[in-house]
Amino acid sequence: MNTTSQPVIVAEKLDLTFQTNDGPVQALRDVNLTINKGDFVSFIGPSGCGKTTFLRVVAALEHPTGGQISVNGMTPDEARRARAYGYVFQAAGLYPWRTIEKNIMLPLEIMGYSSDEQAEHVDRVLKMVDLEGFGKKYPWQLSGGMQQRASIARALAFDAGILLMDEPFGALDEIVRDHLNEQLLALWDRTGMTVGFVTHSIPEAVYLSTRIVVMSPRPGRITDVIESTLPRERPLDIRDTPEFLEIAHRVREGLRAGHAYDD
Ligand SMILES: Nc1ncnc2c1ncn2[C@@H]1O[C@H](COP(=O)(O)OP(=O)(O)OP(=O)(O)O)[C@@H](O)[C@H]1O
Repeated sequence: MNTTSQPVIVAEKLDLTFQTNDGPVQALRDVNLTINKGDFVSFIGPSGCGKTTFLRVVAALEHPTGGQISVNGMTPDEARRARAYGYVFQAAGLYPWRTIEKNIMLPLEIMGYSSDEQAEHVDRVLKMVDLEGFGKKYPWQLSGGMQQRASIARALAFDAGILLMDEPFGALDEIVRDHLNEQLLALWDRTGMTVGFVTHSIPEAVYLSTRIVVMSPRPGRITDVIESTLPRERPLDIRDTPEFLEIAHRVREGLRAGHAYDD
């Protein structure tokens, strides 16, 4: 195990209740979680269990109604200003009227990077996601998987150490998804980034993660945190090994237990 763990995201007794017309909705209750530098943490659970809300709290897009959260030792708002993380949404969200490189440049333009710096960053991140040579294309000229890689490149463009990904591959077919999972893992391994990843897929969570956070709804809470025993090097066929299936089984049990608890 990592003996020099450095906490990057620390949530303590985190609560978030939305006030809605139908009354309060407790999206997160008593969430305690520490994500260390270099961790790949997946959040899995049924619809409405607060996975997206948790990522949005980390990204200062929502504010907790109770408890504490820090990101790189700062409040989420400070971390946002310090550009501590990139965020990848479920849909690639690329502007259709901008080329891929212009899409990637957008946050850099806003942050006042010089054109040389912008070009340098774009070249580097396009290489990282295997899209060299596609910078001048428009999003519609790329496949769904390539578009999602371009949106990952955009999230990586300003060298944030944390990547928050909300079901980035949910809309893609299985073969493309497998390929992107492999590429993402290689990227994580090369860069030492810290990743928070929301998914509905048990195999995806087990394949990618160093830790899997199982959540259950009404109110959204953590029901299990599973440390992966898989090696860092993970060919796709690791998914057929007994060790992999064992972890997947535990995730499934955790999801089931969370449901039973609610009924
Ligand atoms: N802005 C909001 N206002 C009111 N309720 C909200 C808001 N955002 C989320 N919720 C509610 O909070 C709960 C958690 O939602 P959240 O989107 O985090 O779940 P999720 O686990 O990501 O679900 P999914 O897998 O469907 O994306 C749900 O009951 C949702 O309806």
